[in-house]
Amino acid sequence: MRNYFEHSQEYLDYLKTLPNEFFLEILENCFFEITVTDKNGNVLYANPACLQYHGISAEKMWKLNFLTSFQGLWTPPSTAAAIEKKRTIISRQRSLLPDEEHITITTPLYNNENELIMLVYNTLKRESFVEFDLDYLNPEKESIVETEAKEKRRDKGEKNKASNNIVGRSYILYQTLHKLKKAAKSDIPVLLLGESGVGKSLIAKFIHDCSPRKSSPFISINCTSIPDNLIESELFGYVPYAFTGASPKGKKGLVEMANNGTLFLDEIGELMPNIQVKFLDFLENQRFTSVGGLESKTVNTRIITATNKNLAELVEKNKFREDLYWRINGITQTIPALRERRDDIFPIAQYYLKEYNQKYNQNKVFSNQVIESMIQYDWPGNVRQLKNAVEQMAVMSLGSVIGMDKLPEQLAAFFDNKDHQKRNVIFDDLVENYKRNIIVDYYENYDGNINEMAEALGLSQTTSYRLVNKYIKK
Ligand SMILES: Nc1ncnc2c1ncn2[C@@H]1O[C@H](COP(=O)(O)OP(=O)(O)OP(=O)(O)O)[C@@H](O)[C@H]1O
Repeated sequence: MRNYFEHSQEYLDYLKTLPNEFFLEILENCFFEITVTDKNGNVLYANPACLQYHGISAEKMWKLNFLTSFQGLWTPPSTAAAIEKKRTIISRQRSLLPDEEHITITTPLYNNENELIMLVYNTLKRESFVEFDLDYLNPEKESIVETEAKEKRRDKGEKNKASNNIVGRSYILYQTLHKLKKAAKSDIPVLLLGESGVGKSLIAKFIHDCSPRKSSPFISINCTSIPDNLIESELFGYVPYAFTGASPKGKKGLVEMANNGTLFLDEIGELMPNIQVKFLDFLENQRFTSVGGLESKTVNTRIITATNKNLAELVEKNKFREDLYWRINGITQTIPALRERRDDIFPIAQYYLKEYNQKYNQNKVFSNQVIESMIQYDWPGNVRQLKNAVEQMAVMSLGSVIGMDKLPEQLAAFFDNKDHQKRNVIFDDLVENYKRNIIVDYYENYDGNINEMAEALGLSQTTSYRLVNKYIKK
């Protein structure tokens, strides 16, 4: 290896006398993230700081490839640039999804024959640096992803915060938002599907914010939150004195309030049949008549709907109109459950911890075990449950580190149960092995004579035949 730092021979000789464990201890205890890849980008080493920094354990990081694994999520990419430039690259990297930046220092290392052997990466939080080495990227070569990230930065500070509140770093979330961003440019109705708490409402707002309608209203209504007898007047408004108790001034409906903007109907599967008819009529013509009114009004409203029900099934059971179903699902997008995009769990948890730290005027951090547990848990209530869990932990923990003893009940029960199952599995396996060994031993000792073997073991012949079939003649 080269003597980059021109150390004296004496010092180099001294370093060589130190045991491997000494260097490993330093790396493993380093506060900053240190990763090493081979010349093809395959990760050879990742220190434990990776988990705290990215929410990716060293074990997982170890299986990644820095040239391909992040698929443009962290931008600009530094590995290819360091290989090409044959020098250390200091880059300010930004994740496309969370509002997060870090500094990556990528150093290619060569052997005495000048062949690239590995790359060493240090990752630091942005604040520690004032100057950035970004000029290595030729502007013509900018990827779409990078251009979008730039657009996003430009949008910052404006009303449209685009994806700024949508936290995550999974590729699946990135793909979903990328597709919806394109859909946002049109007026085609969007139907968002997915379990409760996955972020459908947040994403509906994202679509609006990315659309040309972003400076007009985004009106959101949950179809289950309004009593059946009021939903029509809420949606389409009413004329003065339309019904007993109605205001003498009449009332504008949400459809009209969202004129030139977007109307988001959550839990669309719950819409009553008579309203479904009227809503379909509105979608077909962009016209409607207020309750008690005679004249129809025209509006220009973009519709986004969402449900956690299986709408196709509701159609089959005649609980949802088929014609309305086809009208609202111009573009259908399923938002994946949190357990299907585990890479999002840690950034979301960090995001909310920061928020609750500010709210409660504290500065707590998660312990590594809590991070691991959150990543392993299945989150049936998705992001909503995660957010609540983080608040609970932020409030209930005493010191500055949130430890396992403060895991919310459902999580603690899940892991207890898992441990219990694991213990059972181990015990059952041991018993099975023990039985197998006995049967194999006796079978061999009695030269395969099952009747004699049964007698020696005090078993019936039927049982002996069954056990021989199970353990020997599978
Ligand atoms: N990617 C995300 N980043 C940050 N917060 C999120 C994310 N996804 C969801 N949330 C938060 O989680 C909570 C639940 O999200 P949301 O209400 O959008 O879910 P939903 O799918 O519409 O749920 P439901 O079907 O029950 O209406 C909200 O507080 C939202 O801000």
